[in-house]
Amino acid sequence: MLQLEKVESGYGRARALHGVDLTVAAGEAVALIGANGAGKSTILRAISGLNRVLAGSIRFDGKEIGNATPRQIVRLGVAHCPEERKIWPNLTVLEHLELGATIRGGAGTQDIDEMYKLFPILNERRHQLAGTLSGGQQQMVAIARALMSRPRLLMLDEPSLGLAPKVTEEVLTTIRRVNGTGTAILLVEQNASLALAATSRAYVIENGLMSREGSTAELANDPAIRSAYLGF
Ligand SMILES: Nc1ncnc2c1ncn2[C@@H]1O[C@H](COP(=O)(O)OP(=O)(O)OP(=O)(O)O)[C@@H](O)[C@H]1O
Repeated sequence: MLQLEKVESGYGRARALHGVDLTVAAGEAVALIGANGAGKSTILRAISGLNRVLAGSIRFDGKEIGNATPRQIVRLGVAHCPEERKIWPNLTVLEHLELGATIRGGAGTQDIDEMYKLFPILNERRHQLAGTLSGGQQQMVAIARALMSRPRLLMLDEPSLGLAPKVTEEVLTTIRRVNGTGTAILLVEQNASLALAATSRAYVIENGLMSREGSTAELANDPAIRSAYLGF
């Protein structure tokens, strides 16, 4: 469904990606792990049209989307949940869900109900201002808002950032549940254990280039990956 070939991208004159290859099949859950500054966020930003693609190609359903606008890319079915969650503190949970659906002309009651089924806590808190929610609940709002555009691919950038271990477990369950509904996942994480537990295939990126790719079981058992990214 998603195919990156030899993608180069960066910031101004500085290249952060030096020819990246990556694929995600329909319904698949794929992780992208790597050290700080390796280029993980830049890959997601290039896919969603926020960073220019300087060379190579990005195809979604066979259609070239490199340098399409972010709006066009969301419309095709790719949603991006950014690193800092970008929650609006003075809007309610329900308002976040409604705004997430504006790209496809607005949400029906059924869409909202489906989201509440997936995230029961958001139903309980639907009229609460998002700024008053816990970090984990805010992360769920960010994921639910992204899902309201009805993506076939959901890209998540560091969803566990700043969350306590118990809450991180909840995020893991949430990702699995979303993937269980058939939505493909591309998950960027510093927390490699979480990333490998939530997905079935993973890439390792180093200095803007893929250094490894394989099933998460294979990578989690590899001594070099364990010592570099899993800490044991
Ligand atoms: N806005 C920016 N302007 C200039 N350079 C940037 C910018 N954002 C990132 N970079 C550089 O691009 C490279 C890749 O950064 P990127 O954010 O993609 O890495 P990352 O793997 O997501 O790391 P992190 O976990 O720290 O977010 C780094 O060298 C970084 O310093």
